[in-house]
Amino acid sequence: MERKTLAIVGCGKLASIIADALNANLLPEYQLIATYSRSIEKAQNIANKVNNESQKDSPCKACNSLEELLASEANYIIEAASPDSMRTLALPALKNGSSIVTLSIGAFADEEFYEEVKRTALANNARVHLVSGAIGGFDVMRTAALMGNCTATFDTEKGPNSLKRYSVYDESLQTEKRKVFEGNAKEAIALFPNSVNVSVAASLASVGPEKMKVSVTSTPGYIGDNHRIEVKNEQVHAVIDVYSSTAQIAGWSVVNTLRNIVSPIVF
Ligand SMILES: NC(=O)C1=CN([C@@H]2O[C@H](COP(=O)(O)OP(=O)(O)OC[C@H]3O[C@@H](n4cnc5c(N)ncnc54)[C@H](O)[C@@H]3O)[C@@H](O)[C@H]2O)C=CC1
Ligand SMILES: O=C([O-])CC(=O)C(=O)O
Repeated sequence: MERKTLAIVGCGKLASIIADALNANLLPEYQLIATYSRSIEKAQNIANKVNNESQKDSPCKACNSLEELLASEANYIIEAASPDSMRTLALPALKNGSSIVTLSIGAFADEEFYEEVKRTALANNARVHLVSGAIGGFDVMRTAALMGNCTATFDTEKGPNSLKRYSVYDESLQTEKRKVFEGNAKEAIALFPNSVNVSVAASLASVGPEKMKVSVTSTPGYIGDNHRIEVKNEQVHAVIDVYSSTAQIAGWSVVNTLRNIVSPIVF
């Protein structure tokens, strides 16, 4: 069997789940050929994971630059880095004919960029797969939106420590429950660039980034994330409520998407 080739950009916690899945033979139709991250050590770590186990005979290369990774012309590039990195790699990857499986869907809050990505993918016979990540239910969101007159809200609850790197943080959040953000999905991803990709993903599946009403609530001592999405039209009221104690579900959703891509039965 000719295996499909994979490359990973962003070699952190979620990339590691994908390498483990390759080693566990959950992705037998794929071979990892290239990795790239801000530091070569991290790219090497992920390459070593598979080179020491499932890919002893077909080693993966740790790349020193994004250009080197793109030159590998992998069938699928998995983006597990950041919305900024997705912005940098999407168009050149698609022009090379590589499809993309992305976690940093927040990059698509920029409508112009989203449209350019769509055009480029079509022109190069490539596709962009938005993974369900830490949420799910894209099917019901898209269906309810198709029916017309749809509204949607996205409410997230997090612990204060996960907000420490953002401007909304202050020490009082350690003892006081507070709504730290209310706005639309475009504003949310601008404020929390690595933490609310899911709100942009849900908005693209329903009402769009400007119409998706988003709130972020900080709760003292809260472990993990709870994302509650409500989509309504005249006939439908759908609630998708996903709690996860870690972000690992997002890495597993990439594995699930890759399995779907090659499956005779597609969910
Ligand atoms: N859609 C979803 O449900 C979720 C999406 N995410 C996205 O996935 C990304 C990765 O998550 P984790 O693995 O937990 O983060 P992580 O911080 O463990 O790993 C990210 C790695 O990518 C590298 N990186 C960042 N920007 C880069 C760039 N421009 N070029 C090359 N390498 C770069 C970092 O140095 C780091 O090694 C997050 O930043 C976020 O954007 C994360 C969780 C859920
Ligand atoms: O892990 C989560 O709950 C969501 C997240 O970081 C993101 O959407 O970027």
